[in-house]
Amino acid sequence: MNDGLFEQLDFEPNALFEKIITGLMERHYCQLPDFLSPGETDALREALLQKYQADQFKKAAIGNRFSEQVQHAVRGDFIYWIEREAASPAERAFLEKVDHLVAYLNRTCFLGIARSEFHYAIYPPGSYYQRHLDVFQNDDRRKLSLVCYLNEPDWRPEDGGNLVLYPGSEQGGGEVVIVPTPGRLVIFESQVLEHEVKAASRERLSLTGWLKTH
Ligand SMILES: O=C(O)CCC(=O)C(=O)O
Ligand SMILES: [Fe+2]
Repeated sequence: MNDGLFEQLDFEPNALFEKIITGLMERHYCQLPDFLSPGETDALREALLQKYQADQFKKAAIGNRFSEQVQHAVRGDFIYWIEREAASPAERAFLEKVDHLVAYLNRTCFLGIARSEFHYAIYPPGSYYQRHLDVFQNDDRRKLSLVCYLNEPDWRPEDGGNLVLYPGSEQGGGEVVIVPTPGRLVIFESQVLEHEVKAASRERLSLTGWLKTH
């Protein structure tokens, strides 16, 4: 038996991942309200706050992580890049969950994802990120954007901080408004879907990353 055939026979369908793929194919995005369990969300929130309180976050910039420009009028968040080698148990578990998704996407959709990068983000009250695409000039490696919200369990729609997606006209246009409730995952095509983070009345916490081709 050749290896390719063996892989096909070995293949276990995964309902959650299939839902993500269907969403991406039909609308360029998908959201799952309970991607992280309350326990996973709490552990990641604690890790985020520990780094924040230890002053390890920095003002987010425009551009990629090696060519940055801080522009307060465009985005007001603070970020901390997660290093795989230094990841805590909660962070490792999260990265492994994403690795499974990536392996599944590569096997079913031939996306050719080879790398990922993740940062925590804190948006202080009143800060926002203007409408944008997650791509940089001369750098098209980002294929999928992935956001998990780590907000406190009592987050309410009135607190604001919505993510607004702007599907193109071939997807019916309009706006898709997503409330950043804890544990929710949003995944979308980085080069296709414009989006915006609205201001919140309280600290807005997230873990954001990109799946890249190289
Ligand atoms: O936090 C979100 O909802 C989206 C963040 C975002 O658009 C970004 O970091 O590029
Ligand atoms: Fe973005």
